[in-house]
Amino acid sequence: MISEISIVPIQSSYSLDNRIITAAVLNEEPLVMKFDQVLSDDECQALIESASSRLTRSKLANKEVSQIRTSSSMFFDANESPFIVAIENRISSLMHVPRSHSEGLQILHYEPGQEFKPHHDYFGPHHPSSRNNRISTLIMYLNDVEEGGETTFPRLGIAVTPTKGSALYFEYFYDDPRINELTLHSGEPVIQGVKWVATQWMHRQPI
Ligand SMILES: O=C(O)CCC(=O)C(=O)O
Ligand SMILES: [Fe+2]
Repeated sequence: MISEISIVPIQSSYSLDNRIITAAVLNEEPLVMKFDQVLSDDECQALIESASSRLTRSKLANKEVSQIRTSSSMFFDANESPFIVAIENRISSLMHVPRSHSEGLQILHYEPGQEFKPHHDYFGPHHPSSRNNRISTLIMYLNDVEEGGETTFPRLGIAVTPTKGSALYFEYFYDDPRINELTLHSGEPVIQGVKWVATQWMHRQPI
């Protein structure tokens, strides 16, 4: 039974930006969805190319380097270029949250053996950032991974295989904290090939 209202209205497809994005519900509460054709092949390539020279070792949200997260990453500045703005506008429409509530788009790069261990994307109640906490995540896959690199939700029994241009969406803005806790997720170790993702996090209020 669904008892709380989701941020994104559940539909089988969304028409925006002159494209049809098809959708599948992987879990209803918390809402977890897979979207296809969010980014074109050219957009995936351009994101990878513009991020490549700016990657540094990923940190946790508390700015620490840790074995929890072994990838490298970078953030685009909001409004950095018309190309980034166009993508951010599309994502904002899809996520049903204004662009002013978003962090800069983050690019993550994983080599074989690198991973992002189980974590929540929101901050705990005592963290200063919880005053304007994150409420939803869109992970866009920028390439096909030869082997490994799935995004998994151990508490929901979900494993998503990265495919170029598709995206994984989930939200954690429920009144009942037990529902939010079910969004624990990880980026499994890449076994063969590399993995590139772009992550957009939305906050409850403007940043
Ligand atoms: O790389 C993945 O599959 C997960 C990424 C992730 O959890 C994040 O960026 O918060
Ligand atoms: Fe995450």
